[in-house]
Amino acid sequence: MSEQNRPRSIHMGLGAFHRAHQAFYTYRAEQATGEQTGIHAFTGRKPDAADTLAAQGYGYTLIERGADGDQLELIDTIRAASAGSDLDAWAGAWLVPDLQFVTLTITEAGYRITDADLPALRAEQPGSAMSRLLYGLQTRSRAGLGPVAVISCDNLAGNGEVLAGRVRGLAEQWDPTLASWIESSVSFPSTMVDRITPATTDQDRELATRWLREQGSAQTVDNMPVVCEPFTEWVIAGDFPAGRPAWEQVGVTIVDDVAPYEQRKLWLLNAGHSMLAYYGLALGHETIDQAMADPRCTDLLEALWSAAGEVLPFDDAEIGAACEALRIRFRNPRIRHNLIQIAGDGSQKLPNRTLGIYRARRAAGKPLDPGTPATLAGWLIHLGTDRVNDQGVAELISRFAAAGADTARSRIPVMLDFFGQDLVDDHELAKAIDDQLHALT
Ligand SMILES: NC(=O)c1ccc[n+]([C@@H]2O[C@H](COP(=O)([O-])OP(=O)(O)OC[C@H]3O[C@@H](n4cnc5c(N)ncnc54)[C@H](O)[C@@H]3O)[C@@H](O)[C@H]2O)c1
Ligand SMILES: O=P(O)(O)OC[C@@H](O)[C@@H](O)[C@H](O)[C@H](O)CO
Repeated sequence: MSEQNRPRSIHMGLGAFHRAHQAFYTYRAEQATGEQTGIHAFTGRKPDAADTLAAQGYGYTLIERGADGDQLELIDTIRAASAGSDLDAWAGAWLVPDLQFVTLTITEAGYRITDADLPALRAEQPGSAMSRLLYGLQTRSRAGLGPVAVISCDNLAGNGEVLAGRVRGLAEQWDPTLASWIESSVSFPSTMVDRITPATTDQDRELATRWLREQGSAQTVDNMPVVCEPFTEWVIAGDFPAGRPAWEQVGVTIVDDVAPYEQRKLWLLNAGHSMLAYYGLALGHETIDQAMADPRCTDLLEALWSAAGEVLPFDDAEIGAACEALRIRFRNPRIRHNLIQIAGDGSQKLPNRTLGIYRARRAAGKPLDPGTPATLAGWLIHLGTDRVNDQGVAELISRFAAAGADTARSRIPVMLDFFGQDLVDDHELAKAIDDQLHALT
């Protein structure tokens, strides 16, 4: 690749969502303005996605799956892909002089900092997402290159502030010179990101490959298409000291404060998803649309939404419109969104979602909402299965063992203590979880 065509953005976490969302918007902006941005995408943990995408020349098909049919489109804005562990490629991407921004979709768990991070940075062998990010920033700072924006696109409350806090904290411990460069040269915009993007299946790969061949495309195989719903939203607040694509021309909303949008999405969509995932799995369902056909799930979902609506900073009409859109989105029978995918990393997600609603209601003196005990009961049942995929749950599991708590019901007080003293003190909540477990098991 010539010096001129080197991607002016980096992405960490080459999963499905990045390809359906940020890469899609950047592609649209390139089409709208003719200005080339390009993305150098890095995998988070395994090299596979980079190898697969490189083998097919980086293009991939976006399959927009509506209730009535599919719209397919070849997206070509990713121009390089590398394994996250490839530190030479990583450093090289940060040395592009006109680099504008770095996006992240590394899941909630990717933001954790452990005792291993500082020694790894001192040895210049970063392994975690946060330490790699610091290493990249250090590379750019030492080269005397210009400022950059680093944008979290994960479903975290206050994702920009959380990311800034982690990066600044680690930089101060590692290298104060880097910390002051970050202070002057790096911005951390906050975002609300929304587009339901389930995991890709073999049928999707076959569909995309068939479609490419029918189109007479130069690319004849697609092992990395991505499926998503037609609905998409991106709300951003913050500075871009090195510029950015003209995203506002292609549907992105730029605001001063993203917090209300983010809270609305986390509490209506994501808390709803978590409830449907844990409660739905406990009832034997496998996908969101199956759970949406079960009144035991939808009654709880409606109760959760009205409880959240009472503590969200939007009027009834706006809450009503968001919930109506979600009813339609969740019922899309052609999006097979597996509950088990959504059930991952509950230890990291529940505090901002379900417990965010719960705490806001308690602080406002409002009664316990039925969604909280239902979600927590479903989660306890899930933790007793062999389907748990949670990068932050080890501590809770060892607390269960230390307490000799080996049934879902005996684990209630240990779980409440894990999430905070305010939950331990709430006897009504413990009883409601126990009642739910009684009903579910
Ligand atoms: N899929 C969606 O519908 C959707 C919608 C909105 C936001 N998101 C956000 O995007 C994230 C990723 O979703 P996806 O659909 O791409 O999932 P995915 O499973 O396709 O990809 C997950 C990505 O995160 C990386 N990752 C996981 N744990 C990591 C860690 N500890 N350190 C570094 N990287 C790590 C993986 O390597 C992979 O690249 C979600 O967790 C969420 O925060 C997803
Ligand atoms: O990956 P998570 O846990 O952040 O959330 C799982 C789903 O709720 C989520 O991926 C939604 O599909 C998404 O947030 C829609 O925009």
